[in-house]
Amino acid sequence: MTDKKLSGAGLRGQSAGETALSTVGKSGSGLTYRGYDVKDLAEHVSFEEVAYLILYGELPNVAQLAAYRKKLKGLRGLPQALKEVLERIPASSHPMDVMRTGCSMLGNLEPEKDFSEQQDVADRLLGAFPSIICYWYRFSHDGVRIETETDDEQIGAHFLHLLHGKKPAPLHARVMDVSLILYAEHEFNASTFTARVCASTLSDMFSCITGAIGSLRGPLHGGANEAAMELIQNMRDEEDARATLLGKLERKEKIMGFGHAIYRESDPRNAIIKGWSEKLSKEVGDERLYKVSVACEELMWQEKKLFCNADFFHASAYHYMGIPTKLFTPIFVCSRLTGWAAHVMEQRSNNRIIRPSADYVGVAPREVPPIEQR
Ligand SMILES: CC(=O)SCCNC(=O)CCNC(=O)[C@H](O)C(C)(C)COP(=O)(O)OP(=O)(O)OC[C@H]1O[C@@H](n2cnc3c(N)ncnc32)[C@H](O)[C@@H]1OP(=O)(O)O
Ligand SMILES: O=C([O-])CC(=O)C(=O)O
Repeated sequence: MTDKKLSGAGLRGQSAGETALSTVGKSGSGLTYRGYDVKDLAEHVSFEEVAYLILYGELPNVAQLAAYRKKLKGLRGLPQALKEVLERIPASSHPMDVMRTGCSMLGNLEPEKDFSEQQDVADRLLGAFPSIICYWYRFSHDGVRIETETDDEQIGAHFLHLLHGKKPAPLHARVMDVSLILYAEHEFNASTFTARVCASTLSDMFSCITGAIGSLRGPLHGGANEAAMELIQNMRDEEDARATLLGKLERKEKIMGFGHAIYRESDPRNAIIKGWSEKLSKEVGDERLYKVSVACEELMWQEKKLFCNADFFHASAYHYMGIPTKLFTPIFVCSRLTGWAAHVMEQRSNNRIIRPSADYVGVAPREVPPIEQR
């Protein structure tokens, strides 16, 4: 058995730079974007307002919001060459790989020529990401070439419209909007840090975002919402949920959607999405997934003092809206793009290449032996 070094491992607890974008886990308020509590934002504003806040520094006024929505709506179309690439990606691909390729391909077709274009590139990606994932999904799974430009004002509703081929119910549009707000920004998490490391070499925005997508894909980070769905989908009832989790804990398996690198007692995003999941369960008239999720939450706290992170109740909420499980993490991408891009801009504004040191634990210096003596 190896002794796993926890103290200092994963850079935990060490400051790796400064940010004015968000605070995570500070006492008093669990999560703020540019000083605003995420709970207030999720209750009172739309995702486009949050995106504007994160990318441009302040909440927009009425005229600025109208102009911003108009701009984003005008950026939903995809170039023909990108559609052709998406059509060649098999249905069996993981949608996060599609996002990564789609982002990278767009960077070939519409490169960021210099940093003065950075805000426009971020807005272009905000407009294009739902189109990229839904164009591929609908082509590869349903054999249709969808029109990616809808007249929906909001990105969440637009995503559901593209996916299901019809305008979403108001409740679903609202939940998607809240979900995008909750996922928008989270300080120096793994994917954002990836984007900042890439930005620190003075690379282009598309490379930074493509790298971040790769980091978000893993089940220890954004991929946990899909893994949580796989966990709960076969749980018959609360008793089955408890028995399943006890077995997993006994076998020392990780339970996806629980725990956090920074929060110690709760993730403030959980209560919000949990509330919406409950509303959706009642609307759909099928409370099983919601109830087994609550049973998991209670058992994990009782047994391990582990709480649900943002991903756990997103699983049931997305499922209730008819979203296929493999599209869960790409939705996270459509939102977190705002945080990633703002961090890239912040890194660029006060840059030094990110290049930490390592403690060497390998063999002592030695002579290169001739090949016949090896
Ligand atoms: C939006 C997001 O990205 S939120 C995070 C999404 N990820 C997940 O839900 C995956 C499941 N959770 C985890 O793997 C972890 O809690 C992480 C990756 C989120 C944080 O990791 P760390 O900072 O190393 O966690 P922390 O120091 O609090 O916990 C250490 C120990 O607690 C236990 N632990 C933490 N989370 C869990 C869990 N979900 N299930 C079971 N045990 C856990 C483990 O014993 C872990 O030790 P190990 O790394 O040797 O297995
Ligand atoms: O902060 C983290 O480590 C992970 C997380 O919750 C997020 O990125 O939203």
